[in-house]
Amino acid sequence: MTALALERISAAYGEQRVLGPLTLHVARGEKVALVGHSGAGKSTLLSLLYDKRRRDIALLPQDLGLVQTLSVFHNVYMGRLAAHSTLYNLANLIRPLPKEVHRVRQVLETLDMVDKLWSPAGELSGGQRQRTAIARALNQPASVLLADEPVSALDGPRAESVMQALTQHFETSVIALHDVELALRHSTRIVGIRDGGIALDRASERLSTGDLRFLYDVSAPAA
Ligand SMILES: Nc1ncnc2c1ncn2[C@@H]1O[C@H](COP(=O)(O)OP(=O)(O)OP(=O)(O)O)[C@@H](O)[C@H]1O
Repeated sequence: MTALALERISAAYGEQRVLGPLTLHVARGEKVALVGHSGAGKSTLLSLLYDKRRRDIALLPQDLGLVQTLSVFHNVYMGRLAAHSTLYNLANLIRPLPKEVHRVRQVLETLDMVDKLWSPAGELSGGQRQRTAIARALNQPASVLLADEPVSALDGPRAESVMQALTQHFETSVIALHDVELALRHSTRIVGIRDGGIALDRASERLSTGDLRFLYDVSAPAA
């Protein structure tokens, strides 16, 4: 069954077309890694996927979208805003309910962030801010994850464990990654973007890092 679908979609900024027309279908259960050089159009493709179907999606954007003046608790809680009434959300903003604090604390435990529960997001390191946004996504009641470079600020072992947690937690995922080895290890399918289109679309188990090199060498002919 298809979880995400784009049919002959294009994207432009002003007069300049940066993507498409391209077609992409993602089946339920697939773990897709989007790869390609900087500026190839990975973030734009994620935006197109998000705009097409906003429900049941956890979005983890490259700029994280945290509210700097609010605590880690409040930022992570925001992942579930849509699941509650405005009154319930307001009450939690003013005086967090123990049940919600417990839930957020549990998510933060897996990311080794419990000690920052009440710290304002603006006072965190880059890696801690990224883990807060990851926790917010994990706290969201969604089966699909769209993520843009979700582990770029994390060290090697933590990047591995977070990638594992994200791909296990969400039934379906499309994750843009610069690190091709990480992409190959944590995906079932690689979609490579080049020259505004899909230049490669293959099962990860049938690829090695060498097969992806042409995506980054803009002087080389497309495969
Ligand atoms: N707001 C914008 N206005 C104008 N051009 C933009 C805008 N956002 C992106 N672009 C252009 O669109 C193209 C694709 O950008 P996009 O951010 O999707 O690439 P990317 O593959 O995600 O890059 P990166 O890996 O560096 O994040 C680039 O040429 C970029 O300059």
